[in-house]
Amino acid sequence: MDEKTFFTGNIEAVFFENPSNFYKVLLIDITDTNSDYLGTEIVVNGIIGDVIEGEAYTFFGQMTNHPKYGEQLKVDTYEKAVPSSGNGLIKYLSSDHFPGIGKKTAEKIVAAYPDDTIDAILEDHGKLNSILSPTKKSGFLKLLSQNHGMEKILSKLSEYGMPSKINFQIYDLYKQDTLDIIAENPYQLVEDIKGIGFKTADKIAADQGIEPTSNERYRAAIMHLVPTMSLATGDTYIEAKELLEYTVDLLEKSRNVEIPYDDVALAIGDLIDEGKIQQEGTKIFDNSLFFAESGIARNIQKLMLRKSDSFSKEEVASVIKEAEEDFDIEYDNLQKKAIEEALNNQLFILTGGPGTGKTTVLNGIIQSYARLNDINLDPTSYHDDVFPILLAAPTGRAARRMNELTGLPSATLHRHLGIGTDDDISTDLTDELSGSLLIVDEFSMVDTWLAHRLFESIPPSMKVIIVGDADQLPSVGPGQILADLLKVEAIPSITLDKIFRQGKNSTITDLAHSIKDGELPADFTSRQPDRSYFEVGAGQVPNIIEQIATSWKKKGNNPFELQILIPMYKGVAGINNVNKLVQDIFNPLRDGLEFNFQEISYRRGDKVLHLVNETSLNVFNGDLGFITDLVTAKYTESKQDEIVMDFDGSEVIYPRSEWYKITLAYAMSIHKSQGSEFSTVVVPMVSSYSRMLERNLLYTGITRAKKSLILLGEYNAYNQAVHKIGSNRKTYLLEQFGIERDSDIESSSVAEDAKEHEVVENPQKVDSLSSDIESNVEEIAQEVDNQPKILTKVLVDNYGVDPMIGLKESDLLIFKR
Ligand SMILES: Nc1ncnc2c1ncn2[C@@H]1O[C@H](COP(=O)(O)OP(=O)(O)OP(=O)(O)O)[C@@H](O)[C@H]1O
Repeated sequence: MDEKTFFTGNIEAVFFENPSNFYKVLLIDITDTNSDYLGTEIVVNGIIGDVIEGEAYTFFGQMTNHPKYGEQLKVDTYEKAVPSSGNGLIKYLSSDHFPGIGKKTAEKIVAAYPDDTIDAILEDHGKLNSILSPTKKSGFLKLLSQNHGMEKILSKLSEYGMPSKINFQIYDLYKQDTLDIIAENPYQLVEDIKGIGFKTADKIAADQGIEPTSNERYRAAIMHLVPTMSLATGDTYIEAKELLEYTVDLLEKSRNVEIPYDDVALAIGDLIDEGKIQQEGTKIFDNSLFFAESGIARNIQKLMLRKSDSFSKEEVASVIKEAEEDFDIEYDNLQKKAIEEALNNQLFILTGGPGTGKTTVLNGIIQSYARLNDINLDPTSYHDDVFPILLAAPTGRAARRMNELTGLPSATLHRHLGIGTDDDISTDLTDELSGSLLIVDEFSMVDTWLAHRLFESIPPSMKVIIVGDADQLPSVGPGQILADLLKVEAIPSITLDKIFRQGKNSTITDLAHSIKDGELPADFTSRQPDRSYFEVGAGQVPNIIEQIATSWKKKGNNPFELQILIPMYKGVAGINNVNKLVQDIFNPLRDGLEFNFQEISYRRGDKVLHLVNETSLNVFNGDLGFITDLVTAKYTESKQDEIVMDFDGSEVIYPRSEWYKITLAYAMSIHKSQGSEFSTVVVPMVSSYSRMLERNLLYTGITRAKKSLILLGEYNAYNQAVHKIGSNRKTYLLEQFGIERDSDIESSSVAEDAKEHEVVENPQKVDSLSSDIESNVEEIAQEVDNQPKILTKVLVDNYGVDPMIGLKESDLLIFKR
């Protein structure tokens, strides 16, 4: 094999570095090389860890010829250049690089390791025991491995073909023990490093000669499958028999061998005995989910044992009356009862479908609570003191809406609990919350981990009110906390069922309630003042949506107020395709600049959706924003292309390495729309969305519409959705409360009597719908015109609208705390 080209020399300059994947471009002042390269400096590039400018390194790799920049070295491996002579080494070891090591000690070290000194120490540091004290030795080894070991370890890791970011994560965790740990048990990586699944570890294990029937291998497959299955199904446990079957299947497919069931069953038993996974009867749990469920039950029971306020009927009646006067409303008996229960219990759940008065009752509870407890509801008068009523929701948009509807400060649960990103949820526990009353809205979106963090953080004196609609989709993460808690009889709850939002121009609420009850109303397909229906096949969905968007734009409407909600990403009628089409209508390429990432082109003015929680930046999963600028790499400090965005006033700048956190938002998934409302919503349903067609999905989609709703697609698909109840998630929360569960898992059923409707797949028919679409959109547009708008400069530039319209004081109040 040819000897690799190497260059030794000091790093003159770092031209480029990408912090996300450690890719670097460096300029080297050459002191030695085995190549016939004639220059005195060379540019090297590749995956390179933390290097220090001005220090000497040796880079190994292949010469390449860059069309613009000429000859460069593409780096495969590199190491810190070490003086090779005894004197040079003594000088190096006693230099500032290793504080505490003097000349004499350095001499002793070099004498103990005369050959390949640095490598020899890193391989076996035993001989240092007689030279250095234990503390000095560990400090010295740490620095030595930081300076020298890392490159060697990383270059070994890179042979396994894992992304370099993961290699650095591995090194970061195990440091100088990395290669030992991997050699001993590569499956350890599955447990320790997020992003390494069983198959990757199994590849390394095969390389290390670990037998396919080894016990470590079985254990790793089990430890990988238990949490992975919960994330995929939303269940908080897996039946032992299923776990056994899935594990054997994974083990056999990954190495193409036959695996004995009994041995895997024994491995499951061992892991249970060691407390690595939990077992209850035939159910097997990931530890974090098991302890979260038991923690939720324990904390709620503790909360309910605490003595609550006990206001007399007369006192309650009098404050309710005052609230009625404040809001110029008359609460009905159930609503009054809800206010009373909320005031007299430590924990209370308020549920109900859209328009049943949840917000109206919530405002009544807040007013009454404040009056009874002598609380000033003006947040500005608290200055540095904590406002005693905490309002929270799982998404930024839902938190903002609470603020608008109550006039009080509100924030996301993540912010209240000090959770930085989603990865933090299942780890550290937070300090207690402060305040005397906590109200959490949109509780159906709260998963088991987040609920655990929440209930763990509630101080003894705090009263808690949970609000939500259990008929909506369950949380993205495992569990169905709201639905389960509603089954715990000891927790007081009231379900509001009378629809108050009614009127001749308002049929969306009625439609939502019929869908919730499992039927499409007789007038489903006929035109209503606030909703329209277009019968078309899947192939025509994009075409109709284009027509709707074009009409919308022609009328001069704000594209931010038309939200398309689709169950799936793929396919002609999927989110990805529709996003591209609508982007070209609302925001065509104007200035020639767009950034491409994973088949999406981002342009200035684009509407974008944030996909994860980033508390420190004040942006959350489900938040909508728009692109204010695109900055090319040559003008940025990160030396990567950057997208600058505005999410409700918070400026967020992401370099290319973080673009996975956003996507276009002209169309978005119904799951991502949970917790948000939009003035006009378009919800297509076609049979190609097949397995997504479920009642709670359709219900969640249409209840996002505040003013108008455009439905299009196949009647049979809507009908199928409305008749199919998604199977309940398997959870163990009720048992943790000591409640025996009925076998209440409802089976899915599609009504046999689905009415046959003609599906339009004929372009002429679609054309004939055009005038209908125009007139429908025009009427809808008038409705929307009456709404407040939050617009900023980009909208002025792109759509010619006034930025100051509709900026309300409440928008400024949000997150003030
Ligand atoms: N007792 C009542 N008398 C008259 N109107 C009422 C009453 N309760 C609620 N409403 C009205 O019904 C409408 C819906 O109420 P509200 O917004 O509180 O319901 P919601 O359950 O929060 O709805 P959504 O979940 O859709 O936001 C409002 O216009 C409200 O003023």
